[in-house]
Amino acid sequence: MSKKSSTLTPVEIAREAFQRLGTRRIAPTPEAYRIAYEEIQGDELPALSTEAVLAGFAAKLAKQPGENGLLGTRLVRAQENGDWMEYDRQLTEFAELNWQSRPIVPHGELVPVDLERQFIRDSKKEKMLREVLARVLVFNLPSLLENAPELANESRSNGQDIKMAFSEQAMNEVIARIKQLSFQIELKTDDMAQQQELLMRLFQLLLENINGLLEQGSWLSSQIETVQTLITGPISQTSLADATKNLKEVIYKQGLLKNTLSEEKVVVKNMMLTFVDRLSAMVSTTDNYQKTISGFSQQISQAGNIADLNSVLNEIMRETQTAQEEATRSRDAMEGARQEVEKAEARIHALENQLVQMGELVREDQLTGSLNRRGMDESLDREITNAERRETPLCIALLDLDDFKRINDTHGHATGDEVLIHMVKVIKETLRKLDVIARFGGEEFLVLMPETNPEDAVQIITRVQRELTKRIFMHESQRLLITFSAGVAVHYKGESQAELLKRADVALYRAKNAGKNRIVFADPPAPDALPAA
Ligand SMILES: Nc1nc2c(ncn2[C@@H]2O[C@H](COP(=O)(O)OP(=O)(O)OP(=O)(O)O)[C@@H](O)[C@H]2O)c(=O)[nH]1
Repeated sequence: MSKKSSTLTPVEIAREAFQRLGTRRIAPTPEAYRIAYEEIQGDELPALSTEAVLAGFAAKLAKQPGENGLLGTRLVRAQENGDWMEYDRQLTEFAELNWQSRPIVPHGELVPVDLERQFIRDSKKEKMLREVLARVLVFNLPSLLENAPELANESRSNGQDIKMAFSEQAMNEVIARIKQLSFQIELKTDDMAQQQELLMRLFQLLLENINGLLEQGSWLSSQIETVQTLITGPISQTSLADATKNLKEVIYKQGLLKNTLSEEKVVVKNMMLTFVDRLSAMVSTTDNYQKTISGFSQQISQAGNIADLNSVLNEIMRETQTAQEEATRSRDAMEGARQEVEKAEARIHALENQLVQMGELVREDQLTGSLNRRGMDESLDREITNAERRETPLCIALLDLDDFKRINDTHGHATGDEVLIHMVKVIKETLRKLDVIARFGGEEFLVLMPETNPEDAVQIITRVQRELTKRIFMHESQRLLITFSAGVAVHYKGESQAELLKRADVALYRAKNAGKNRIVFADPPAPDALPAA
């Protein structure tokens, strides 16, 4: 409730005049202010010039504490200089800051300075929030809603509107629409997640069934296992690309082998047919021979003279020779067929072995010939189990090429590939037979050193480092120096594979930070990372 104008002090009338201009959304020009002031003051106000009123207002305001006082001083200065433009600017600024979401302060009381500052900060924050929200609605959200164009459009339109919603009603409308949009997005996301989960389950079921149909140890099983591992673990773009590349290569090579295998099987089949033909020919020859012989015995018993007997004997001799020749031919043919079958069998055996080896390719990195991530996981698991069972020390080293990006950028990606191949070759030739090397990712490698204590492990990796600087990599008659940094760690009883790798990785990070081309030994695991003894 405002007081009657006749009871108001000039300061109160001035304040009321400003508030009235604000409520009516009228720019606080000297003229508008004068009219508002007079309106409140009514007829009781003695005729005063506008300048005198404004000067009086400024002088009174300058005596106020805090922000108000500051404004008053600026107004006094503008009035004294006759700079009414500046006076107007100061008032407008003040009005804009105070009329936006101004706190309700009981009429006639002064706004505490702290509260005043708080409002200046709040209105700035509100502007920032409005801008951030608009950006999220116009740009970010639609890019996540590619599959729902109508929701993406609604998001953009809300973003545009929130920038322009200055009245309370407009703001309430936009907020209601944003709530509606968020509800619709929730429904859509739930739908998509459910569909994806169903598809994944269907795929898993399909794989399980195929695997069940295969013979144990079939070459296809290892490929199916790879895909199964992939869809149960976290799927990254790199792991998918790696698996696809490996599988494609293996399937292509296996396709070639399978063709050769079926050709060999046709050869064996033909051999068997020849064998059966010969056998039946021989059986029929001996059968004929039997019949002819029994015919001859009749002729012999009926022979009346020596001449008849002689001709029968000559017949017998001829028949016997034919039967013998036929038998020899059949025996030779059968022997030949048997040998062919044996050879074909050996070839089939070799081809089947190759197929099994192809399955192993799924564990191998195609570029460098070291183990890939899957092979590494299996080997590390096996070595940890062995080390714990035999109570022998197991060390690992994580190696990361130094400044490899620069090699790629300067000499091309193909040269980068050659460098990786060279590095693995040198490492393989420098390590002992029982050590294993695996590609951990891009230009990072893991070396497993079973039955090796920490001092020896560091020495082995130092030897690899020296060997790599000795065996210079040449590119277009240019010598490229290749170095790496390494983190070495020894396995602690009960420590998980992931924990061990993490410690080696931290040590590698320290080696990089300390200037690269060096080896750092990992700290022991935190006590809570190991199972209680
Ligand atoms: N040629 C080639 N490059 C690869 C391969 N895998 C990863 N890279 C590249 O390896 C580079 C790794 O760069 P960064 O992670 O910055 O490492 P860096 O340059 O060795 O730097 P530091 O590790 O700090 O010494 C990237 O440019 C990758 O593109 C690959 O198979 N072949």
